[in-house]
Amino acid sequence: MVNDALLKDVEDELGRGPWRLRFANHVEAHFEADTQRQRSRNMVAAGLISALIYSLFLVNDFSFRPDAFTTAVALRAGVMLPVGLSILWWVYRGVSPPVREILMASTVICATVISCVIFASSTAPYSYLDVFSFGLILVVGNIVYPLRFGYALVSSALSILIASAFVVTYDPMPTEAKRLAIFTLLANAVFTLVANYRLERSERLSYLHVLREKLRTGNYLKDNEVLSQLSLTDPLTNLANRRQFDVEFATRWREAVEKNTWIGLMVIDIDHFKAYNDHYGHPQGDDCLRQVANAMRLHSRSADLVVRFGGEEFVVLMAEASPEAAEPAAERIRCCIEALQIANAGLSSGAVVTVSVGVAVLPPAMGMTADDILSHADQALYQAKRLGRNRIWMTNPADDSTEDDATGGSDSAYQ
Ligand SMILES: Nc1nc2c(ncn2[C@@H]2O[C@H](COP(=O)(O)OP(=O)(O)OP(=O)(O)O)[C@@H](O)[C@H]2O)c(=O)[nH]1
Repeated sequence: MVNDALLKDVEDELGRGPWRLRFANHVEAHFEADTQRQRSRNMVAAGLISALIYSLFLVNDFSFRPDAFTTAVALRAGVMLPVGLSILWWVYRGVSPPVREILMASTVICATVISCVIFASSTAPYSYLDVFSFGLILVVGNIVYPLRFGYALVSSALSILIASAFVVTYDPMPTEAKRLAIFTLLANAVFTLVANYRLERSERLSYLHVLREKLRTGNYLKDNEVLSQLSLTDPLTNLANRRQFDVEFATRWREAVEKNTWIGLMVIDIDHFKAYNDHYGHPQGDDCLRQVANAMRLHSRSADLVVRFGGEEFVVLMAEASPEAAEPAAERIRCCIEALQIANAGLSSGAVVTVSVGVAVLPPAMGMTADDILSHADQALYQAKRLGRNRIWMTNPADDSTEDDATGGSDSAYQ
């Protein structure tokens, strides 16, 4: 449901005008949440490289304006570096998206101010040439970081204003050079802002496409899961159906062979259900099946698989079931159905719905096939029916002296 709403929002965003950057709030929040961590890391890496190069400009300062070298060292290494590194550390630790952009944009403005102060504090003949390198600061902010477009626009505009103010008031610089420097800076800002806009637009578009595919795939997988769950469930009782039994039985049989543990199977059949159906009608018969199924589910171990095998026949597949454990489990099921006290007036007045249970347990390692245990449980059920119903009959195929184990099937003990 949530994903469906998001998918619709994403498709709406993809249908909007190609010039738009910011998404609607819901999608924008997802975009930031999904990209924030990586974006902060990328910006910090770009910031570290830029800080290194900015500091290396000291070589330049030393070579052509030694009169301002001390100021340059103090400002580049004593101010810009610690301020810049502190901001990068802050961003790396994690801040909200607007704070991240403001902090990173402030490094652009700070670098511009410091570069301006250094060049203006020198009277060396070529100091003003440095102004032509200021465009690199905009390249860092708009392309190397790159800032989000709005922040790039503001930081570029402020940087140009600051640099222009220094250039215009710097007397040693010829007017022609001043004009050219400001024009170069403006052109640089325009080019890098166009590139910045394109970068952000394509990042956002790619994000939308990837998110849409993820959401579609997620829905597809969810639908498949629901379908496969439906194909394994009996719709009337919500118990496992025969198909699920076949899959689960094969797995548990293999596990039992590997671990050399016992496996147990109960086949449970409602007694005189035809009489019930004929008397009360099919819909009430369905209701009775649901009550019986529910009681069996409640009185089975969570590790056991309760299955509606078909009609009024059920199966309980017991993992690691020794004869000692299977007998009381089967008796518990028989008792709980009788305890429901569902009248079966179709049989006789005062009669209630009961079940007969055939139980087979064996260690799979003894060389039988998986189908053998099923047919042994069926034979045990037949025996329970033959002996009067509402009872359990237990067979232990491992005991080859007798086909059926009379201990488990004695009428008096298990009726
Ligand atoms: N209401 C309902 N009845 C079902 C369903 N599936 C099977 N039955 C009925 O279950 C009854 C099974 O009857 P029989 O196989 O003769 O067995 P029985 O009457 O229970 O007798 P015993 O098993 O020998 O005790 C039939 O009347 C079927 O119509 C079902 O999904 N819903």
